[in-house]
Amino acid sequence: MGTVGGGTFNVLQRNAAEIARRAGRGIDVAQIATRHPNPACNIGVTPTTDDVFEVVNNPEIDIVVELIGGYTLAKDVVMGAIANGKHVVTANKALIAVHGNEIFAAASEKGVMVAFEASVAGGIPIIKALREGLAANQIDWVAGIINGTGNFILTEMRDKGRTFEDVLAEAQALGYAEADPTFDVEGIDAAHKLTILASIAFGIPLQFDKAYTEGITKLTTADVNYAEALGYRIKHLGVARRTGDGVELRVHPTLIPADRLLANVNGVMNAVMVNGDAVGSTLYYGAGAGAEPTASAVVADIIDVVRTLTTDPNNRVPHLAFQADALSDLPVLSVEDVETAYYLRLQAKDRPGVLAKVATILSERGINIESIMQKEAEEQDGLVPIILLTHRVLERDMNVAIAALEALDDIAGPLMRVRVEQLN
Ligand SMILES: NC(=O)c1ccc[n+]([C@@H]2O[C@H](COP(=O)([O-])OP(=O)(O)OC[C@H]3O[C@@H](n4cnc5c(N)ncnc54)[C@H](O)[C@@H]3O)[C@@H](O)[C@H]2O)c1
Ligand SMILES: N[C@@H](CCO)C(=O)O
Ligand code: NA
Repeated sequence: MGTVGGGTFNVLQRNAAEIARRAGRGIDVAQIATRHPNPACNIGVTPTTDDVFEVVNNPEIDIVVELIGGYTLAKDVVMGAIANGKHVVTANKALIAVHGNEIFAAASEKGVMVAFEASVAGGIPIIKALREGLAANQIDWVAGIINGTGNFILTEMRDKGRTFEDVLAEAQALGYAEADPTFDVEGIDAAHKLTILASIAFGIPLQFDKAYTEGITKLTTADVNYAEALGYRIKHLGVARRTGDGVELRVHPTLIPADRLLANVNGVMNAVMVNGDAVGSTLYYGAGAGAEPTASAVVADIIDVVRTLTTDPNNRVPHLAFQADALSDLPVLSVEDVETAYYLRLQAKDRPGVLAKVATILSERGINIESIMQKEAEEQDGLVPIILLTHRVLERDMNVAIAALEALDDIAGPLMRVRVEQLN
């Protein structure tokens, strides 16, 4: 009965009649495991317990809805429910991304469903779109803003000049952030979600440990403003792309041309772009976090499960869209094998000839410069910010160039790099 649990209870009550007309029967909340009452809910006479395993073992319950979070207790609840032959609905992307292969195998063995629409992009029905609506396609890439807290922080920094810490505190108060908000700002939550999207898009096992994960904590207001001056916005993006060699799986801040739809997704809103060979580019947009937007996805999953209660388990939509025995071993690529354009920000000492040295280091490594911006020396430290946009280059080659640039006497401190995506 936390943020999402409370929202789920309220939506089930408020829309009970419509839900019953859709599901073909009424859906009752038989029992709630809760440690604290949720002031936003009037649970009336619904039985409660402080022992989650009472719910897991309650013979009257068909569907266990796990909205606790985390990998430990939540895993015991989900595996226990499956072992008892109950269907599971969860919003827990951490659990699915890390233990999903094991959970789905157990569920298939028992002939039960595990539904997890709320785990990715909150209320946006992206899993349904990928798994069912786009089932005809070879998916080429998926790119999305899939952490509401991070997008809220970047938007408020850009629009109102607010500080990172100030906006994060507000996101926590609004119930958007994870129990441990470093999951949001260090990109772990987005990597969990991207792992799930990639498996469904490409038919590969869940491989969270292979995802490249970078958060938004190193970005400065200056970077946000320089990107703006260059005609770009900085967004925290998850990208999963099929190449000739395998699958790119990466989460990082990204410069996107300011006129792209994804560049204009603001606040707690999420958006996922999916490119399929038949359909072309499609875009899914909506609230990525919050009590009722997330509950919308949880309740839709409950309805889906209710509708399939009577169907042959072998004819249900597979958990990862592809049949479990037909997953592919397409490798997840190292981030060093990824090719993108780059935004680089260097702090140069105010001496003549620095720009020429920088350009030489890049050109010696075959890295072409798209544009250069040199600012006035900063008052406090006398350092001159140099901002570069490069053409596309392999990450492994860019790493070598960056090491050479950082070794220059004329360059102070580490260099800032942000990958650039055109998203055409
Ligand atoms: N908040 C969102 O916008 C959002 C969106 C999508 C997915 N999610 C996911 O949904 C899940 C829940 O997130 P939340 O934001 O509602 O968190 P929350 O902290 O508001 O709620 C979790 C609840 O679990 C309860 N709980 C913990 N241990 C328990 C136990 N032993 N018995 C009974 N209750 C127990 C806590 O008291 C709390 O009320 C997480 O997996 C989260 O990642 C959240
Ligand atoms: N903490 C997550 C919740 C939704 O999954 C976010 O901010 O996107
Ligand atoms: Na969703």
